[in-house]
Amino acid sequence: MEYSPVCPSLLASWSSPVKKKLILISIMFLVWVCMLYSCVGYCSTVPSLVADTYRGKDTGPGQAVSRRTESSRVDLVSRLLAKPQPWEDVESDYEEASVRTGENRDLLDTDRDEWDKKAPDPGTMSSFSNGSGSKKLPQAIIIGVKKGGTRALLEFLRVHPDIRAVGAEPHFFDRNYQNGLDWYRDLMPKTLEGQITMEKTPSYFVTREAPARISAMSRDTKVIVVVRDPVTRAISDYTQTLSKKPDIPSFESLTFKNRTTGLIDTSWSAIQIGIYAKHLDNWLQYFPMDQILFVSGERLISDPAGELGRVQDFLGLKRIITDKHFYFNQTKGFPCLKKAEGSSKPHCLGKTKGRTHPNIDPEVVQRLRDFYRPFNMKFYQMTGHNFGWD
Ligand SMILES: Nc1ncnc2c1ncn2[C@@H]1O[C@H](COP(=O)(O)OS(=O)(=O)O)[C@@H](OP(=O)(O)O)[C@H]1O
Repeated sequence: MEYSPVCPSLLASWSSPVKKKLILISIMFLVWVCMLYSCVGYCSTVPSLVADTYRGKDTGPGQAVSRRTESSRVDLVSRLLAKPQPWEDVESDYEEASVRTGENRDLLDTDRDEWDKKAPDPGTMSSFSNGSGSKKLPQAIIIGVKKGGTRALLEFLRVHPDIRAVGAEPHFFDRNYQNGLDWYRDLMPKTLEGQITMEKTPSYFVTREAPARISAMSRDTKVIVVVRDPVTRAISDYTQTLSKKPDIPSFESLTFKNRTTGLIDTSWSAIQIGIYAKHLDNWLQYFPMDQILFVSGERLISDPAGELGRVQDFLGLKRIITDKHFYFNQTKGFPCLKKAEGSSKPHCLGKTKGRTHPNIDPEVVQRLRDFYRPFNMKFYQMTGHNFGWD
């Protein structure tokens, strides 16, 4: 390259404007960096401010507001950080501990859902495995009933920013109790103060040892039972088994010990689970009525927001889950969420929820109605609520 003698002078002549330009560019760059920085900060605070304003409307003391504010902020952060979780479509396939012994005829129902086939893995069980906070033992548990609508209730509740729940069923108080409370705690998602940890295992309701064990963990535990007409519940239970084992005997033949005498086989778990009054009696030895909430499985379908309102009240939470969160999916034939937890897309429960039931001989259905009637009456009396099954 040739050096021209004019170059140094040229350089000298535009060196000061270049310097100025450089300084100007540096300043602009700095300003841009500052703007970007503050924008990120602003953006991260905007949603929580919105949440604060919304929640601030009728949350009580300032402390509660700030705790909720903190939890909603963490919620937003964890939602951003968390890997979206698949919509859980798991169901309970188990032999109920309390009906396992003796003349148990529930050997047909031996298969397990996907979650249950593998040992619970804390990393995959929690609704959010990342984020701050700490793992706590559940303060509220959905204890039953199998096929009552427990999955729908838990998935709907998970929409609430102050609820964190395990996706799979831990089966701690029936099958895994020997693993100890630390094992159980480790399955839980992290929560901040003010957030409620939850799990659902529908077999607890019929497990004789479960109330004593849950009470030993904490006497303050709130328990929720989703109940459904015991006759349709039994048919639903049978339908589930049938879907896995198409060769099982008919519902009609399993229902009776002796079809001619019409004696109902109460050792069949599909029948026994529906004797709600008997199972509730066991829970009342350890928990006062005001610590047990009964959710109607039927109303959970016809008016999900109404039932969710009751549950939120029971848990001492603001009614955040409302009508606006649901839509009725004509194809599914059930209410679905407009947006599931950690997702912006509408979500219905999967194909194992809301199966078509086989046609059952109406006479057998009537016989079962007659069988359950006195137990249902007792249950209405105990709960102070007529569920309208008769
Ligand atoms: N929104 C919505 N979508 C789909 N299904 C719904 C819903 N709400 C309640 N249900 C009823 O839930 C029944 C299954 O109950 P569980 O979730 O408790 O079953 S399980 O015990 O966990 O296997 C399931 O029973 P079946 O209809 O017999 O399949 C449903 O009737």
